[in-house]
Amino acid sequence: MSMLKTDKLSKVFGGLRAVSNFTIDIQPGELVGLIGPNGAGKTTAFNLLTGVYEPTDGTIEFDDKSVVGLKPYQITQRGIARTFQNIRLFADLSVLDNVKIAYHFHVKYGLLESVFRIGRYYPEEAEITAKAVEFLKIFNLEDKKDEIAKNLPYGEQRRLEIARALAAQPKLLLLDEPAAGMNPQETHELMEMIRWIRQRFDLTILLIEHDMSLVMGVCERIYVLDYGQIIASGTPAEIKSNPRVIEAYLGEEVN
Ligand SMILES: Nc1ncnc2c1ncn2[C@@H]1O[C@H](COP(=O)(O)OP(=O)(O)OP(=O)(O)O)[C@@H](O)[C@H]1O
Repeated sequence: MSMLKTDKLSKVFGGLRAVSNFTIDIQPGELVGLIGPNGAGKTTAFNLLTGVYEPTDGTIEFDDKSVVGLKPYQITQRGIARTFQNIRLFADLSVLDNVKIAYHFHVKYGLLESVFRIGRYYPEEAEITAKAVEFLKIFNLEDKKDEIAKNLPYGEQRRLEIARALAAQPKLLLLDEPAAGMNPQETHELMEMIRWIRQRFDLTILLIEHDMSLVMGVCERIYVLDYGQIIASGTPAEIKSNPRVIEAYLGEEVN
């Protein structure tokens, strides 16, 4: 059974086919990369998978059920969480609150209980705080829990975004350029972290990344997009030696 399956997915903006016949099939537990030159349609593909855009054509099945037409929050509830190329944190909230917010889908107390802070509010709130701190520990952010998110260095904001996505308890995690703006050391640590969270949380991961050392080092399988179309798919070794990929990246380094 596939975790995520698309068939001939397309998105047209005006006259531009940003994504065209995008067909992928990802099995549970896989760690898959989506690469391609600037403007190839990678983020648009993520936006289709997460309900930000409705496809012009094609199907998306997650866990064997269609998610086309669902709102982004409904897709998160089904089990797909993501991070964004341009970090989207609640900039003025604390690091801890940024992670706690992600739990709101799973919280069982009612509105009245939370307004009046009665009944199940306190036990659940304490549990959520404890869980959120656990996520912060994984990402080495525990000491920063009371800092305001926008004051964190860039690399830490990226890690916080992943922590928040994980707190939504997804089955499938979509990472949009997780290493953007990170130095080589941070990128290396991120790679280890991605491997570790996949095991620990039983995740399936699809990631967009320009950093080839990260993609080739961490992904088991890679899809390559160019002008909205998948031009190649395979193992890192197959992708590196694929003539169409080398041509698409002409002038850029694939190693
Ligand atoms: N909302 C939109 N309206 C019109 N055109 C769009 C929209 N979003 C994306 N595009 C266009 O679709 C194409 C694919 O863009 P997209 O951002 O998906 O590429 P990308 O592969 O993620 O690029 P990058 O690596 O630079 O982030 C581009 O030509 C872009 O200008």
